[in-house]
Amino acid sequence: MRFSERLHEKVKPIWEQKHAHPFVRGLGDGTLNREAFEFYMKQDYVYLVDYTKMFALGAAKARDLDTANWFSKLLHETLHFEMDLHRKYAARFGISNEELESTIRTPTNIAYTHYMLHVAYSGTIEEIAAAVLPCAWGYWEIGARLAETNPKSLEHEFYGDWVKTYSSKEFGDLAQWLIGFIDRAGEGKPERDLAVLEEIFLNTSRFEYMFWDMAYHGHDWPAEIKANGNVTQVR
Ligand SMILES: Cc1ncc(CN)c(N)n1
Repeated sequence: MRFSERLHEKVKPIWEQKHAHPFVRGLGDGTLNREAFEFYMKQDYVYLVDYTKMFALGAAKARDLDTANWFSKLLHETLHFEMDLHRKYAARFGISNEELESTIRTPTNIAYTHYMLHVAYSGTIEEIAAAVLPCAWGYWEIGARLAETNPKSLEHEFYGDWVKTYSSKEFGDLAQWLIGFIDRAGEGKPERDLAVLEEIFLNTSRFEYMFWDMAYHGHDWPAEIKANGNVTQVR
């Protein structure tokens, strides 16, 4: 069994719950509340700002030039292809790029990105790949499944662009490269190293579910403390 198959088996119950989540279903059948989508899109934009750093750190920690090249490609495509989708949706909502970038991260968003970045700063290139794989592969699986089970979702006047982006060949090719990378990384590794990668993959899979759930329910800081002390992003 390839290592990616083992990982996929491990998280299948969590990933199936993502497919069944009302946010994801609503994206597919067009019933998703626009306010929930706007909240998600803003949070996701600042999530992606941190996510791009995973690839920058991956490129820095790569052990060969081909891997560095792929991680820099992942960085570039996230900044330009994926985040363009968010900028276009923001424009439709009348939100400027500056406003989008200054979105205050929710507790779930901070927990997720800080966990990933901790793995990236302290870990190996294989650990970075294990952390980002549920993001890249999971979104591709969602996009592809929506497009396959409900082809009309691709044509939806509002959510169609989202489904098109995440079911696209461009997005799928990047996810597939990461799957191949983790397969090669798993070859010949002792069980204790594989278990570490598996735990990271499991944790970010759980965070992926929580992100959908946060967006659907609008989970944020309590209003009475969010209103005070806003500062420009301090990193
Ligand atoms: C929370 C989250 N996870 C993954 C992806 C896909 N890059 C995303 N846009 N947002």
